[in-house]
Amino acid sequence: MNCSGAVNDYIEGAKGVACEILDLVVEGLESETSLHLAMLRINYCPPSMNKIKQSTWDWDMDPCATSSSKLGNTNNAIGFGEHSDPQILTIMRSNDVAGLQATTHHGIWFTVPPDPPHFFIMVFTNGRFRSMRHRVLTNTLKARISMMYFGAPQLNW
Ligand SMILES: O=C(O)CCC(=O)C(=O)O
Ligand SMILES: [Fe+2]
Repeated sequence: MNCSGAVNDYIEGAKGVACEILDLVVEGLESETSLHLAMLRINYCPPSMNKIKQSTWDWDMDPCATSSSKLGNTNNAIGFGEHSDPQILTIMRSNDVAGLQATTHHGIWFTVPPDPPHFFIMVFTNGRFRSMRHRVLTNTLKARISMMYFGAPQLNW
């Protein structure tokens, strides 16, 4: 299969998952909408030799960081700054390089361990579920590659 065929297959699969999740969300909110817009983005976060620590993350104190995910995650440079995704739903898949962190509503950061065969899904709806802030710290040895499928409902929802 060529690259565009593989990407299209991936988009179709992600769309199916996104529609099922969105159906469950709107059922819970007693509202109605469907997936209207979607975007696939591939992020490449190159290894960084930046010596300036841009965050004070202590990988040794991180209960979610495995020994392999700590490898090379020492400089704490920011690869992708803190933000919330604007769409309602994100389906993420990455290679095995750690770096993604999310914060609880109390401002406590935690690492999302990289798990290549699995997907990490974030669902947001204004007000009812609060959108999760997240960021990516760079690795000094390896590039982090992630594939993000963003799904949005109709704008007037
Ligand atoms: O690379 C990641 O794991 C996260 C990237 C991200 O948050 C985004 O593309 O919105
Ligand atoms: Fe994001």
